[in-house]
Amino acid sequence: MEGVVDHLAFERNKAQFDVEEMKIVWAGSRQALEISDKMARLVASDPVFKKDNRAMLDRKELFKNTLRKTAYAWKRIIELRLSEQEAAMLRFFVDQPAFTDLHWGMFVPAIKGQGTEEQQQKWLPLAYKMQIIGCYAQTELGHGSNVQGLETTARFDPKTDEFVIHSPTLTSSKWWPGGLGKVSTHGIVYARLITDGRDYGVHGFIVQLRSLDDHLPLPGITVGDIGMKFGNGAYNSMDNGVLRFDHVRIPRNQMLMRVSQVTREGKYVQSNVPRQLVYGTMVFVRQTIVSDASTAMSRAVCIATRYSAVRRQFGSNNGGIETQVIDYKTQQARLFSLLASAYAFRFVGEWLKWLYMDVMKRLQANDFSTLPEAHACTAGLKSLTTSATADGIEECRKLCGGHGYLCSSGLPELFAVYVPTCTYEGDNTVLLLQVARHLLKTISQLGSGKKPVGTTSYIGRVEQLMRYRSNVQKGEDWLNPNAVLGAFEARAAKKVVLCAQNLSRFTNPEEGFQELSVDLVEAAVAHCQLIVVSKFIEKLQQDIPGKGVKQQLEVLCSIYALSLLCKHLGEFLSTGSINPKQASLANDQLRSLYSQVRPNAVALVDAFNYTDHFLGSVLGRYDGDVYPKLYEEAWKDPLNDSVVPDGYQEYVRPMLKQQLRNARL
Ligand SMILES: Cc1cc2nc3c(=O)[nH]c(=O)nc-3n(C[C@H](O)[C@H](O)[C@H](O)COP(=O)(O)OP(=O)(O)OC[C@H]3O[C@@H](n4cnc5c(N)ncnc54)[C@H](O)[C@@H]3O)c2cc1C
Repeated sequence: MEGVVDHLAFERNKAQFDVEEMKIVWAGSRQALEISDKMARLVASDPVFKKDNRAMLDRKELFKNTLRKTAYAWKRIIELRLSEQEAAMLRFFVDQPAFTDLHWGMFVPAIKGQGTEEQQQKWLPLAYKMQIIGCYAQTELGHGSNVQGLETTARFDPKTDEFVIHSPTLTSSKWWPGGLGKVSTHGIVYARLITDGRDYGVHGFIVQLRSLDDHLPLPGITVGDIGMKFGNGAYNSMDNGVLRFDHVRIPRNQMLMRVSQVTREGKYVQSNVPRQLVYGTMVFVRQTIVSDASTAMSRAVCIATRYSAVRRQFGSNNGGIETQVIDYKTQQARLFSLLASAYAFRFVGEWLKWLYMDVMKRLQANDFSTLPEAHACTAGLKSLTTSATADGIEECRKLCGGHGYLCSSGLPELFAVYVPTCTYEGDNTVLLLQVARHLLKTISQLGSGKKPVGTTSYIGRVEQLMRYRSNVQKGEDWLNPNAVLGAFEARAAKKVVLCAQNLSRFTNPEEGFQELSVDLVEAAVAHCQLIVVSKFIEKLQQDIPGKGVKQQLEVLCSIYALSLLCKHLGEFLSTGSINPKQASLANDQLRSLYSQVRPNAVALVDAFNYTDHFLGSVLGRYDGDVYPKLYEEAWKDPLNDSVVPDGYQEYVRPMLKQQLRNARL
């Protein structure tokens, strides 16, 4: 790959598996690997996509640079006649948040999911050709998580056959939508539908916001950017916006009418298409978020692993070579559990892609039986994987010591750009509470004979799980997938049952739910961790070719499960799923697994196949040539443009030269 001298060659030579085959497993297929490899190289080799000075640009420069990159990416997509999949990969490797993320990721799917055939035919070709640019305007200044609390109104006027969109209060201002601030010409705007003298709750409308000729806001529309966000560079390339409407009129047929309609006379009618259809879009969006979590986690882990193999501290008494920090057990415990998480999230993301297809197939066949479970499952996995990834990136920064704090490590920007994922598309705590509600409902319906489906099916065996005692007797027993699954299922089931029992003591169930919400969140986490563990195990039941590939994945799977078990030991013990002796055996086994990963660590992160451009990190360079490059980077800082800084004459020199007579110092 890049570089001439490979300082990590001795690490790569230790690998006990076929890295090229592992690259295919990571990418999902040989074809997916070929496409991603081609697109990553295309972006990396093009100077327009350079990003190494991004954290130094001021907001206006950064934003213009983003517009330039998106326009150029679009030009290349057309010139090279890229397929939809290739185009998405190219945008992904450009690696700069932009309005196009919302256009392709939210605006287009919302029209596809919620628009009628006619609406799709009208709007999608325009969106596909980027003759209009769209955003997703739901959140307001006063309400985000509580969508039913939104205040923007869409009042039907039967005289003109139009909706009048209005922001009645300051708190009804749309606030946060990406791409809205400066670029979008259109938005899917969520507003309370009022017709026939009644409020029918929140619905989506396609609203034109800016002129297609001069980009000025249309009459009655106030729109702008909401200001700087966390970190340098990072998400500041995105124009998150504020939007207010003053009685803006749109034609009636711009309400998204797949699920419900307003007639010419102003009557509100539900179509025969079930409301659950919108779940399909949500499953799709959250599935991409889970895949992105594995990408962000793997990126941070790749940087921290390579650097941990380069960095040496202590261990030499006589001036000889020092110990690589990756050889310290504490470093391994922190790093390898994250490496295992990256792979675990990859496979659960892959499974979610399948789930989405399954959901869509069932929807077409009018089978809605698995929808609530699929919805809860994607909500929970979104929450679990994004929280773990945000924490994981920060852990990787610490694993890189002081140098991890430099922007040139790539980690501060990765963290800053990643953390809002825990908030958008559903606040992670709010989502876990939704999962908990679903689990409680599943338990309560057992009595009536309703069989739990999909990822909740283990709850159907609740009586057996309540009596579960792990039969692990020696450390290696923990390598048996059934031992792991048994412990995770018992812990999750017992936590949910305990919550249900405690809840039944309250006369008002809603009050009980609020009171017990901390326990409910824990139960939901236990359930979601079980899903990730079980999908990793399922993956390993497939045929996975390549020398040593499956063995490495088995080690990582055990590390993922056992490190979670050790982290949440209190829950496994207090639910009686395992005993203290078994806990101690898990801990011993984990140590031995870390030793097994150690020689393969660098090769396991090479399998992500990231270019140095994409990683954007001096510490994570493929060739491990860290120190000369760190040194070089420092001199590029604008502060080093002059030897004596601006401001010296005004502020520093007078201080140095003053003769103090009256000071009390
Ligand atoms: C970078 C970024 C991009 C965004 N992009 C878009 C976009 O394109 N379009 C769009 O419409 N929106 C967007 N948003 C908004 C985002 O979707 C909301 O911020 C998100 O849904 C969270 O809602 P909130 O801000 O109201 O948080 P709140 O709900 O106000 O959360 C505050 C705290 O209250 C807690 N909380 C809230 N309700 C409960 C409850 N019932 N029980 C227990 N705890 C609770 C939360 O856990 C959290 O700790 C974006 C936000 C960010 C940060």
